[in-house]
Amino acid sequence: MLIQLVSSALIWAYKTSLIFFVLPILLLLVWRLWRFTIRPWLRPLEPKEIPYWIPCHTVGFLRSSDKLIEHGLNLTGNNHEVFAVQTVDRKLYIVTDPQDVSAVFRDTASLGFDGYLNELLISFGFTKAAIKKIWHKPSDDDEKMISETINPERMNFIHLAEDIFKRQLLLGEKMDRIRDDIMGTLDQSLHWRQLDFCTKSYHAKGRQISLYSLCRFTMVEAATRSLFGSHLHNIDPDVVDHMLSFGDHAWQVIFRLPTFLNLDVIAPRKKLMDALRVFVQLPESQRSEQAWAIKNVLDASDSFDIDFESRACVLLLMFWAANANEHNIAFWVISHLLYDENLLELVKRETEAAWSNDTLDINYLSANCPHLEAAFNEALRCYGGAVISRKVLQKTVIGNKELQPGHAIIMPSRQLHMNESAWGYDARQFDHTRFLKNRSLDRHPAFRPFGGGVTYCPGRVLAKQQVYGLVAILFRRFDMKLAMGNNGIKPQFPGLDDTTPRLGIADPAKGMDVMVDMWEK
Ligand code: HEM
Repeated sequence: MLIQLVSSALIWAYKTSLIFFVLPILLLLVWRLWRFTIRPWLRPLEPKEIPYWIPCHTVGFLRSSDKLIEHGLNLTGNNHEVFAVQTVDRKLYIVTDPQDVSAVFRDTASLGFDGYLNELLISFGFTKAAIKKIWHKPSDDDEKMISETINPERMNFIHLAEDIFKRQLLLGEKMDRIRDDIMGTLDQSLHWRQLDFCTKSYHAKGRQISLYSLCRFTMVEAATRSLFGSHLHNIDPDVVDHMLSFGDHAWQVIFRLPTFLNLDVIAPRKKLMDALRVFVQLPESQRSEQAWAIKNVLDASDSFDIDFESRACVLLLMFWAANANEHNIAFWVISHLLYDENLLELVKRETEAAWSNDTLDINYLSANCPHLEAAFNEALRCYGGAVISRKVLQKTVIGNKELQPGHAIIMPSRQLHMNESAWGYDARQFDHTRFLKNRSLDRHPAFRPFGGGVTYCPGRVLAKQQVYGLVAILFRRFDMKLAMGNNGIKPQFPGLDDTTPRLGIADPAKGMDVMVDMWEK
């Protein structure tokens, strides 16, 4: 009896394990063999997919997009053909070949940006009602929306807002005004007695400062005042800190992480939105210091009847775009100057020549500092981590791969900038002389720190001037030297942070900074 019971239990267990364990594993193996070996062989035009067991790479992408993309490059023999990554709801086609990237920027018929922009706006908090209104193409009946002063070209609201921001940043009077405001604020912030916020210790007549803190605060403070004058500071005196904290965690908004995860971005976003909500409702007479672009976007919002919540969202996007990258690129450029004394001396000589009677000639500075320019470009190459996106609207071929509609394209500038066939065996090393030896390298298709095509960064000239201005003022007013470690040895150069997805210029690795000994001249 007992033997019978035991043997039928064993038979039951055997059958159950067959059904619940062995069979599913077999099916999974067959599926994987089909999906990642047989199918790619039968369909050579389809971009190869990075294999997976659980059907999505979302977590891997968020944890380290660099590692996942490097894995894809290895899988395709590092030939830089387009390959694919599966996320929860779509495929991402990863494009890393310089010629393919240029082809993506050119193909505006099959590859669009609006779909991505729409998702971004929803993530930023646009209301449903406003989402409908912003894509509405005005007709003859929409008199208010097509007024000669605001929208003679009859664009929809969102394209109009983009166009306004671009016009603000075109070379000319409007750009000069915003640039001069930035320089004015930098000039005021960078005084000896005002540097306590980044000071770590004081020593004989000098102090030791955190370069990272110095760049973060001064750059964001300057850009904030150039867009909003003193208005946002009057509404919330800590607005710069909120923007810095928002920028640190903005990837959580971009990648649409669910809010129940108690995200770090929630508090700074709320504080910024609270301030911007007050700002957009101020009568125009109380917004007299705002930049031309801010005034015009708010005027356009009136014409399109956009609600206040969504107006605050547009301004948050503009505010963030103007602040997302400058402090980090300034940090990397100045760090390299401090670590390379010869380069520092050359740059000091160049920037000194742009001063006359204590006034900085920013146009001279931008055009006559080859070593600073080379260091700036090389820093953009080494630390640029923008991930530029497009949506496939209709079937198209990029390289020799066929891309299907509905999926997304990702062009990671990090892999483009580290491409050894374009940059040589030492692609991973910082060497500013490559831009000195070849002056046209900044137009190379493998150099895309500011993106390209329809979304080519309109703030690139301003960004360069802002960084050069900071460097020129700092080295004019202060003697600055890299602080040595306790043992008198040069500290290790900071690495890149790879713990969060990168959206633009990389942060230094957590806990790494550059300490600087500083004296007033
Ligand atoms: C070193 C500094 C900067 C870097 C590396 C940078 C990088 C970029 C990149 C890669 C894009 C393309 C994004 C895409 O296609 O998805 C972009 C777009 C943009 N950038 Fe910048 N940017 C910088 C500074 C600025 C500044 C100072 C401003 C404004 C004051 C600005 C405003 C914009 C705007 C408005 C766009 C969107 C353009 C559009 O959608 O048509 N950027 N930037």
